[in-house]
Amino acid sequence: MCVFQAALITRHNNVLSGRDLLLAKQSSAMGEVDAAFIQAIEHRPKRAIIEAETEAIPLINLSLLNSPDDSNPDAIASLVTEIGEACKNWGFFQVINHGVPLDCREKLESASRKFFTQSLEEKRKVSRDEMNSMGYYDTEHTKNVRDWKEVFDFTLKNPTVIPASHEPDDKELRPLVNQWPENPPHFREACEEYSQEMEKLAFKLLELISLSLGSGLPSNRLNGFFKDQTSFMRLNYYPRCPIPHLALGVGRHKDAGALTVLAQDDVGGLEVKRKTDGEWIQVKPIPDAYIINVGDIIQVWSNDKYESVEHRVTVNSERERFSIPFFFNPAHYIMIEPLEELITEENPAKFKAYNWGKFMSTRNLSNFKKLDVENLQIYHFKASE
Ligand SMILES: O=C(O)CCC(=O)C(=O)O
Ligand SMILES: [Fe+2]
Repeated sequence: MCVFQAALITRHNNVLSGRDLLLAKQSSAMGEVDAAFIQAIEHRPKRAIIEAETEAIPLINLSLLNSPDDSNPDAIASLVTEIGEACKNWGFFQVINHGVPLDCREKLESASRKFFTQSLEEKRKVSRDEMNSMGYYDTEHTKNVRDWKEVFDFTLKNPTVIPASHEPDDKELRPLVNQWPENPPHFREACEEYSQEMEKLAFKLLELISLSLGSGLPSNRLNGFFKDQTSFMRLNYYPRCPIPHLALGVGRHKDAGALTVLAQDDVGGLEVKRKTDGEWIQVKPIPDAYIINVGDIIQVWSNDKYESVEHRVTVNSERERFSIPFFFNPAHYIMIEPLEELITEENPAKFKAYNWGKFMSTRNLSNFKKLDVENLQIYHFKASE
């Protein structure tokens, strides 16, 4: 049995006590709330530590990259060190002066709001399905619990080719095709313009991260993996929630791809698990900043020097929230494994190679609907297992 099949093992259902169910029903303004939204007790949101009360995730100024002085080696070296420290200690940081035009972001934020305020019937005209995972979706599950959110996904490259199935021996490929709604007008244009900007920023960050890994890696060491990239963007809409103490906008998870570039609005709700003590820290919204996090793939490439950190999203009963992540992912045929330049006798490879396309397909299977399966994770490929 290979790892992809082994990951599909039965796990316990999320069992709800009668009291939990009663609570869920009582606190719902609309009557019944689907029990699929209720988190197990240990995963329910408690009051997180607000960044203002503690050390914040690093805030990094990228103005150097957009100035004529970007060849100053000392300045570049200190930026690279700052990024490396952030990746190592937090797995998360925010960037300002990133070069993404604010009007481009605002255009998409406004289009996203207009799209999600439409009727369900209108939104479902571009619903995603089992064959094509791009489009609108309102029943995503994270670790088998339903998320309190609606999403709209589209790929950067249209079409994007991925494996037809998660079966290891099935070599067939299939295209993901973007579906564009008729309304609001200029929605597609706003999405495409913004995604071009995300790609530019993601490559800049990738190059800084490559330099930060040391061992003489050149800045473009990782670029080739993204030639036929499977990157995609997601518009997230978290409606007001009558049971914010029982549900989550997105349950705790790690991002499976290489790098995530996230725009959040001013509501707040993203929480990051602090590496030093496992506390949930709320990431403070900063106007026009982007939140960057290292995904599983960079963890593997870096041979555990950097870690893909768990995060989740809380919801609230007063304000709806919008966010826009860009998931920067390599081509489906790339085998993910620790970079050979980082491997020595003292630091042997901590992971076995795995195929990105098959990893993604196995994951999508369990995100698409509630299954009695455990999610495939990179630790399944740990060299010692
Ligand atoms: O909405 C957010 O702030 C984060 C969403 C997220 O973590 C994700 O979609 O992977
Ligand atoms: Fe995430």
